Amino acid sequence: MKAKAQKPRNLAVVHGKRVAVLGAGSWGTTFAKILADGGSDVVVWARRPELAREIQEAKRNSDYLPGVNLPVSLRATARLDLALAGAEQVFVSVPSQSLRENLVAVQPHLGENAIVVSLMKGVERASGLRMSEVIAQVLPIAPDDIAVISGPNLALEIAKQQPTAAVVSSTSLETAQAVAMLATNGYFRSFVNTDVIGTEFGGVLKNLIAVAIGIVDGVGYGENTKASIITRGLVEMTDFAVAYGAQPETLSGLAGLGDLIATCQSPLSRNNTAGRLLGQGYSFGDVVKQMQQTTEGFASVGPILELARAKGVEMPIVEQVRQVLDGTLDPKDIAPHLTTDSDEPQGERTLDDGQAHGGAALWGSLKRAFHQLRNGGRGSLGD
Ligand SMILES: NC(=O)C1=CN([C@@H]2O[C@H](COP(=O)(O)OP(=O)(O)OC[C@H]3O[C@@H](n4cnc5c(N)ncnc54)[C@H](OP(=O)(O)O)[C@@H]3O)[C@@H](O)[C@H]2O)C=CC1
Ligand SMILES: O=C(CO)COP(=O)(O)O
Repeated sequence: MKAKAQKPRNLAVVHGKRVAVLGAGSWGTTFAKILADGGSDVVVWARRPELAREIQEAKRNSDYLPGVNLPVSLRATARLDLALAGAEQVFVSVPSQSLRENLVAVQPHLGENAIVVSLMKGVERASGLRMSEVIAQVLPIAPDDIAVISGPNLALEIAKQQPTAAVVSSTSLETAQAVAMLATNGYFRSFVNTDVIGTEFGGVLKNLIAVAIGIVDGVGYGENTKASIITRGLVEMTDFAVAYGAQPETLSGLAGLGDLIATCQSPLSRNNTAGRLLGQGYSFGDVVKQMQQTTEGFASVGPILELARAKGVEMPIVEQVRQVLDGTLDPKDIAPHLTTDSDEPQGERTLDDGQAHGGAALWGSLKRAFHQLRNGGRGSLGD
């Protein structure tokens, strides 16, 4: 029988909403493209005028996305006031440690009803706060007007329009849906939830596990070691996030497991790459000098371990990453210490043994996915 021709699936709707993207690095620029390809009227803010000019005039960002043609409709400026004028949604993609100072500059130009969306995957070193918490502290906006986006989103792949998905999260489902409507096009699908804590911590924590994977890769260990670290890493991520109020199923979704897989597998990941250099014997200082782009995991290790201690959560893998960064653990010793310091044999705690509360949720997600498949993939944003 002849296969039925598939209709091209293009979710892009031309709605022309005016939005701003702050930060013109690899993710800010890629996200601006996602939004423009979804039909929004996008202005990117780049702090360097020459980069703003290149994006505006040549529709290129050769520093961060070599070889990628940006949408003709995309505009760019080095003036924050112009980028923010009339913007209904403001997407922020600067390094996490610079968010606070940037928000102070944003505040006088922010529209009254604007939604602010964090695209970042770090915590503030000095305070241990998540990016949405820093936004809530600095800007005079209601928590319901803040959203975060996270998922398996390696910028360069998406800039080449390779299909992927992400989660948009806000304490207000309506806000998450409003953002997801704009952040959806023919190659990028946004799902929604209201678990801001889980969505945000998923993105932060997978970076730390990706550094660990890079380290063992650099040492020369193989797939067993990496699979052990990824699996144990997901348990650490879930324990930590749940202790801070996350829903465990968020960690088994796109913003947790999905992003963990993408980041741990890909040489495009900066955290993974930085870890690999450490595993090859470079010192932390040398690696920092070599990395030309933001490596969020490095700044998050300290605050995450402090937060873990405050809730009595064990994070042996993240602890060992810190020791390698400090130079107190030989990278080749990172693998054998996958559980605890105890000499006693430990029972394996997995996500379905009820202790991390993730099993039922994972089973629920699988059932929902199966149901969706049986129904021809029908479903709405957020199902
Ligand atoms: N790249 C990716 O695949 C993804 C990244 N993310 C997250 O996005 C966030 C941004 O990362 P990404 O775009 O990759 O980083 P990049 O290193 O690619 O770009 C950083 C951007 O921030 C700018 N910048 C640096 N310091 C400051 C500062 N003090 N004030 C204002 N702007 C500054 C840089 O400007 P300049 O060029 O002038 O230095 C550049 O535009 C991170 O939290 C990351 O975890 C999330 C998903 C995917
Ligand atoms: O968050 C990312 C992919 O989802 C990008 O990871 P890196 O910051 O390690 O490059």
